[in-house]
Formats: sequence, C-alpha cells, structure tokens
Amino acid sequence: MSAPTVVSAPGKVLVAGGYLVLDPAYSGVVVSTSSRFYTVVSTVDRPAPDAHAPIQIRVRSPQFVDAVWLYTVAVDPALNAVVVDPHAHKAHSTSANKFVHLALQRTLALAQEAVGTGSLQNSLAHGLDITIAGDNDFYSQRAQLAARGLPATLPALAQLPPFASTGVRLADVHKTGLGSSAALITSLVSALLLHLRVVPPASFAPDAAPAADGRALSHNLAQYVHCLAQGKVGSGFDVSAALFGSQLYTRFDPAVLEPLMADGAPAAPLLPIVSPSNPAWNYHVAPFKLPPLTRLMLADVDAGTDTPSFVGKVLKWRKEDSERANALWDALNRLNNTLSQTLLKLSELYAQDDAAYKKVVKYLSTLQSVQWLAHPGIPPEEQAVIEVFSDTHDLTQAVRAKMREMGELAGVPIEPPEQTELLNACVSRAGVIGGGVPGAGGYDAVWLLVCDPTLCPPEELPSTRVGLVWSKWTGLDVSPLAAQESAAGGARTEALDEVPGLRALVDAA
Ligand SMILES: Nc1ncnc2c1ncn2[C@@H]1O[C@H](COP(=O)(O)OP(=O)(O)O)[C@@H](O)[C@H]1O
Ligand SMILES: C[C@@](O)(CCOP(=O)(O)OP(=O)(O)O)CC(=O)O
Repeated sequence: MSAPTVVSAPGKVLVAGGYLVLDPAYSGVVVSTSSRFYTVVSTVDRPAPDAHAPIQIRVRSPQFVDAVWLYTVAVDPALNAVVVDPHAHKAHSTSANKFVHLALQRTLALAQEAVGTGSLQNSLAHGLDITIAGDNDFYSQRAQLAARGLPATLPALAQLPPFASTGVRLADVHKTGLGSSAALITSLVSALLLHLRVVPPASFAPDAAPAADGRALSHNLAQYVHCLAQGKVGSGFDVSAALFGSQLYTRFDPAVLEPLMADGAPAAPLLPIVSPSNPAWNYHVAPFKLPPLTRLMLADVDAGTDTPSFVGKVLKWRKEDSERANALWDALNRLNNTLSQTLLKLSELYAQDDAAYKKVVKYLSTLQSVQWLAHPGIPPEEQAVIEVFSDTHDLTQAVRAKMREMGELAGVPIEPPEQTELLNACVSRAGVIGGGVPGAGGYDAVWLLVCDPTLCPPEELPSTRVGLVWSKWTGLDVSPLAAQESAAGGARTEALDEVPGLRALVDAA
C-alpha cells in the first residue's frame, strides 16, 4: 500500500486591491494565511476488485456532520473521458458538493489525457479514500468556544483542538472568509495530480520553485475548477495565493476559460487549454511578504458579504461614471503599490540591521501610531525604521479613505460607518500599524497589521488589546494570522504524521 498523498494550501487575505484586481491593468496585495486546507489521498487497502467492477472514490470532511460523498468512476477509453457519476453520492450524503465533484471530474479527465487510460485505471483500481480538512480559522469557532465556556479571544481560540469538529452540517457552517473553496480545490486538485502521477512530487516540495510546471498546471486547473464550481470568473487572486503564497497578483485574461465554462463535460480536450505552455495564462505573481515581527489579524465580524452583488454594482458604476472611476482607481492603485513597496522596505531594513528593527518594533508596540514620531533623540538608524512604519500607517489610512470614497460613489457599503468605527477603535490601539476591510469589504471582516506579540508581555500584547476591542464590539471570533504565513508560502506536500491531528482525522473513518 503506497503512502497517502498529502497536500496543504493556504487561505488568503486581500489586504489591498479589492475590485481593481479584476482589471489586469491593476494588481492586488495578497497575504497567504497560516491557516491551511489539507487533502489526504489514500489508495483503499483492499484486494483490487475484478477489472469490470466500478471504481469508487470516497471523500470525507470529518469536521462536519454528514459530510461523506461517494462517487463511482467510469473510465471510458472510447470516449476518452472519465465520468465521475454525479448521482452516486446522493445515496450516501444528504447534500451534493459541486466543489468536490467538479474537482474530481475535471482532474481525472485531465489525468486520462496526460497519463493515458491504462495508467489512470491502474491508479484507481483499488479506489481512493480522500479526507479533506481545514484549519479552525476557516470556520467560525464561536459555538465551540461557548461549549467550552471560553471567551471569543485569541488565547481561547488557541485552546481548541486542531481540525475541531464544528458539530454542524457543511451547508450550515459560518465561514470566516479566508477562501475555503479556493484552498480546498487547490489542495484537492494538487493532491490528485500528484497521486495520479500527472505531476512529479518535486512540484510541491516546500522548497520547490514557484514556477515549477507541476505547480503551474495545478494553478490553471484549479482556477478553472474554482470558477466552474462558483459559477463566476473572479480575479483568481485566492487560487493564486493558495498555489503561490503571499504575492502581488495581476490576473489572467478570463477569456482563457470561456471554452470550458459551458455546462457538462468540456467539449475541448483540457490539457492544451490548462497547460502552462498556453500563453493565455498571462497572470503575474510578484514576490511579497509581510514585514518581520508583525502579525496580520482578521476578525470575523458579520455573517458575510454578497461579493458578486458588490462587484456588479462597482463595475456598473465604473462603466457609467468612467472618467471619475478611472481617476479614483488609478489613485488607489498608486496607493496600493506604494503600500506594498513600503511593507517590503521594512523587510529590507530588518535585513540591514535586525537589532535596531527589533528595538523599534518593541517600542512601537507600546505607543499609539500618533505618538510614533513625537519623541526626539531617537538614534538615526532607529528613526529611519520608525518613519517607514509611520508611512505604512498613513498609507493604510489613505487606502481606507479611497475605498470608502469608491463605496459612496458606487452605492456599495465597502467600508460602512460601523466598520469605520470599529477600525478606528482598533487602529488607535498601541502597537497597531494599520488596517482595513479585506477584499470586497462590507460587513464581513476587518484586518489589522500589528506588532508581533512575542515582543511584549502577555498583558501588553497588541493582539490581546485589539482582540478585546473586537470582542467588545462584535462578540465574534478573532482569527489570528501569524506573520510567518508569508514564509510558509503556497501549496506544499506534507507528511501525514507531522500535521497535528490529521492522522487521527484520517483514521477515524
Ligand atoms: N471542509 C470542507 N469540505 C468540503 N467542502 C468544503 C469544505 N469547506 C468548504 N467547502 C466547499 O466550499 C464551499 C464554500 O465556497 P464559497 O461559498 O465560495 O466560500 P469561500 O468564499 O469561503 O470560498 C462550500 O459550499 C463547500 O462546497
Ligand atoms: C472584489 C474582488 O476583487 C475581491 C473579493 O475578495 P473577497 O476576499 O471579499 O472575496 P470572497 O471571499 O469571495 O468574498 C473580487 C475578485 O477579485 O474576484
């Protein structure tokens, strides 16, 4: 029995570039999260059925009630197509899962084109057992905290077991907006491509080059499957972050997906379209990472935002008031680009003098941003770092103002007054560098960039102070995202026993 194939992929936070990133003329600043999705693909350990027995694939999501889907696979050489029976699962699960179904169907179809019918049938002869799990931060843990008598704070979230059972059906879970479907599809598609030997294992080695062909093929296929499952072609920043990690993202031309978006199995062969050699995949991923000794925090504030509706209204406004809209987008894009370069400048300053940098971050974590430049007599090497942190704060505030202006002009609550009040209350806390509404904005969530809490005594943690503000204001979850997730990067292979709690989840069949 071969070892299981395990691939994890991170969630995302679009900290700047919401809406603009839909236009290839602009970029988005995307942070991949420390919270990750895991897919474990195992070959079923039982004698191979006779050659004509149906091939079965079982997919489970143990964090949810009743989240088991059974599929029957028919690999038809004549039709050169793999049909993952869309009805078989109905007998075994009370709800279909088009994200899982389409990921299976399209990845197996691509595998048949890439490795041939015989090889695919050999890989599937014993059937597959697939386990899917998302880190706790992808789903609201409010009920789990309450059941344990714990408050909605960061330290309380850390007390929950990994991959905590949600106690609810998948359809009823409250997602926190970290991009569960993009991370899910990326980890599932990548794990299948590896398991079926369509791409080499090195493609997803943690130290593999981001542009490795296997990773690029998985990116293109995952973008296609994600758009098909969501029923819309977004900018794709979430799948790109799931594959490549934190980045400055410029979208591909959506026309590349048009031949594949029709209902039913694709008429055209998949491989030529999703191949990395297809120049139509003209997305651009530039390196980006959060500054050292900082932490991105995300608060799950409300039940969610209707992103497609917001996008429709903003794009309608941009079309109807194009001169003013383009002027605002160009100004906002300049701010976004300056913000991303200023954040990267902090990493350079750390590399030049980490001692001075660390001293500055510890100092800033005790002061409100309005006090950062008020103290004379700071050594010049430290003053230079303080000034870049202060510029970062000012830029995040300027981006917020432009996003509010866009919302007011388009008639969309991108940063509504309630979020403005919450953000102002949080950004004024000591140790908070800046913040904003992630992605499309609305009432979903707010993000804050804060000084790394490991530099302060627990009672002085910026994250604790902010977490208390969030809890007081919203009584809702606070999802902490460690700054290190940028280093963790995109999709990568994992060793099953090195991911706490994952083996137990897989074995609890
Ligand atoms: N753990 C999971 N197991 C299986 N499917 C999941 C899981 N988490 C999320 N999904 C799928 O992703 C869908 C959510 O996608 P979507 O509504 O686009 O939310 P998001 O913006 O968080 O990606 C769910 O309806 C479900 O089909
Ligand atoms: C508006 C956007 O540019 C960004 C939306 O970012 P969110 O993070 O809000 O997305 P959802 O998780 O789907 O709600 C649309 C896009 O880029 O596709």
